[in-house]
Amino acid sequence: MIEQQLALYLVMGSQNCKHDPVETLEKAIQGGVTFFQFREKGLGSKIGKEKIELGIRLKEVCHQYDVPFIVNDDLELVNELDADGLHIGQKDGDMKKMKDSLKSYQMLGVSTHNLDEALEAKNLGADYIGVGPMFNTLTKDDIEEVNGPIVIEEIREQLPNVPLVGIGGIKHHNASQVIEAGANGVAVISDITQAESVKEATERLVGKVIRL
Ligand SMILES: Cc1ncc(COP(=O)(O)OP(=O)(O)O)c(N)n1
Ligand SMILES: Cc1nc(C(=O)O)sc1CCOP(=O)(O)O
Ligand SMILES: [Mg+2]
Repeated sequence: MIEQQLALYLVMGSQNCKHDPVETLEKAIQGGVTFFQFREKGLGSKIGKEKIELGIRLKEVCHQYDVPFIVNDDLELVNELDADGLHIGQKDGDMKKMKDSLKSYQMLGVSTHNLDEALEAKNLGADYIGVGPMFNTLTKDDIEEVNGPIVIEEIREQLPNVPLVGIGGIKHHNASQVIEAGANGVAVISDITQAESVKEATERLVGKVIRL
C-alpha cells in the first residue's frame, strides 16, 4: 500500500510556493500527487500560530483526497496536528526514540544518503526511506554530495522490499531515471511548487512515475 502511495510525493512549505500554498496543494493532488510532507522551513517560512494554522488547512486538503499528511522534523507539530507521520533526517534526533513516540497509525520516514544509513533506518523501524540528493538542487542549501540514482540501485539490491523514494533536483525530464533505479516514487518540491500551472506540472511528473 505505502509503496503505491509514495509514487508522487510532494514536499512543501509556504516558502516554496509561487502561488497560495493551500491552492498549490489542492491543484497538485488533483494533478496526481499521492503523498504529502509539510516542510515549513527556511527563509520566509511561517512560525508559531501561523505555521500551525497552515498545517491544519493543508491536512484538511490531504484528507479530503485520502492523501497521507506527513510533518517534517517536528514531533511536537505531529502531535499538535495529529499528522499521519513524521519525516526526519540523520541530524534530527534519536530515530528509535522518535519511532517509539509515534502512535501505531503514524508512519516514520527517514532521509538517507547511502546504503549504510538506509540499512540502519530500516533496522530502527523506518516505514519508508528517502534517498538524496539524486541531482543538484537549489531548494535546500545543506545537501550532501550528489551521487545520483545509483545509490537507489545499491539500496534496492540489499533491501528489495523497503519503500523507497528519491529526492533532490527531480524534474519531469529525469524522474524516470529514479524509478528505473528501483524507487517506488519520487519526492519533489520546486518542479511542482514553482510551476506556473501546478496541475499541469504534476501531470507531467505522473507520466514519468507510474509503472505501466
Ligand atoms: C522524502 C524526504 N527525503 C529527504 C528529506 C530531507 O530530510 P532532512 O535531511 O532531514 O532535511 P530537511 O528536509 O529537514 O531540511 C525530506 N525532507 N523528505
Ligand atoms: C528537502 C530535500 N532533501 C534533499 C536530500 O537530499 O535529502 S534535497 C531536498 C530538496 C528537494 O527540492 P527540489 O525538488 O526542489 O530539488
Ligand atoms: Mg530534517
